[in-house]
Amino acid sequence: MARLQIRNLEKVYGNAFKAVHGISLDVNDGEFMVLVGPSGCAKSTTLRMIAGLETITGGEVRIGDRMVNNLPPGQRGISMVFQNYALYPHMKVRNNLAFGLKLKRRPKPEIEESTRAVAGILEIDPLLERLPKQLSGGQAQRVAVGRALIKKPEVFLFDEPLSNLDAKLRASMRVRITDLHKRLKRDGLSSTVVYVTHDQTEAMTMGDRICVMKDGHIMQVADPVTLYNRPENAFVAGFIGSPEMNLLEGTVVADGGLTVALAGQPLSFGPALTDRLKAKDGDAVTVGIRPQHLSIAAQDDDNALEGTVAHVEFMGHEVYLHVDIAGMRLVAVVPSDRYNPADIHDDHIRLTPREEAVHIFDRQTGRNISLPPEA
Ligand SMILES: Nc1ncnc2c1ncn2[C@@H]1O[C@H](COP(=O)(O)OP(=O)(O)OP(=O)(O)O)[C@@H](O)[C@H]1O
Repeated sequence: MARLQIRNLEKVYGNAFKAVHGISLDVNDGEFMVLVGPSGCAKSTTLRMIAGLETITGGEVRIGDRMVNNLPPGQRGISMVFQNYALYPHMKVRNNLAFGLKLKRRPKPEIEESTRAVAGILEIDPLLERLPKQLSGGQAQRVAVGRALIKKPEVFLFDEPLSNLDAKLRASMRVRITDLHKRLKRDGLSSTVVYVTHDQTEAMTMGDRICVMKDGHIMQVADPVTLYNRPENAFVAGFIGSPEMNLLEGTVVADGGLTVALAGQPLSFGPALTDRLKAKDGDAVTVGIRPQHLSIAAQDDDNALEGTVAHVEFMGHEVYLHVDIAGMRLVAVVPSDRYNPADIHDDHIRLTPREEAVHIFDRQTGRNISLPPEA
């Protein structure tokens, strides 16, 4: 078990391209930390610098109480699970699992016992005599995890380990890996994890905490509930949550209360928003409303956004309404049992946001200027 500390970490590729801009991050002993962000945000580069597979241009990586910048991967106390599993194709599963311990010249009985234990934990005992090409994607993934686990690393590194699996298998592997993490932690075994993914669902469902990255910078580090409810900027707000948060351009009109002009339509807010908003008359803002926080307005509610329904997606227990409002497209998620197509006349719809859940961002900096003080 070990804590991982990253201090002012930088990566410059070639002579000029700065991929990682001096990031700092602490991963606590036993914590499951997810690095998430869109393609190219440098999450793999960061992970590979931790692993020792990429040179560090500046800053420090510490594992436990050791600075590991100049140590080769094999001496850092890490194990890595790769996207393509990287199993040795000519070796049976048993030997793939045991390989790391054989390299370390561990005694044969210890290798056999560890192989049996790891195969048991991952339920791959019946596969031990097979070659990798005789495994399904999910089975191969479990062998890859087993191969990392058997080395009893101080820190596990995962690089998009589920991206080659279909959606159903991905969902079950998410649960398997988080269960395994909890079990190892409960048994006092190594369980500090850094897990890279571009998939916000994976991040939200697996991470104790999540580090959201963009263009080689950290945008926010927080637990899933905080990230969802208190995004510090428009990027995090738009990246976390499904369907994506609606981000609409508006202008503040301070008229005693607060009105935000959205594409020419005034939407008024009361104290549930104004009490926490730091903005003044004329400020250019981005209004963030999650699709789940929009509902079809009551007939007598005149504080609503009016638009036309461009597209309806029936998802089972929910309906996604894609609505055009004066050139802006937004999505509203309505529970199926509260959706009646007869309420929509000539594709015309009126939507009202849940005020307590609306976020306002400074349009220039993207900063959330509507966060209430922390409790
Ligand atoms: N060997 C390299 N030489 C030059 N530039 C590189 C190299 N490897 C990565 N980059 C650049 O560094 C940036 C970060 O890449 P990286 O692969 O870390 O991103 P990522 O967030 O992991 O993306 P993805 O999800 O697509 O794997 C990108 O702009 C990429 O083009």
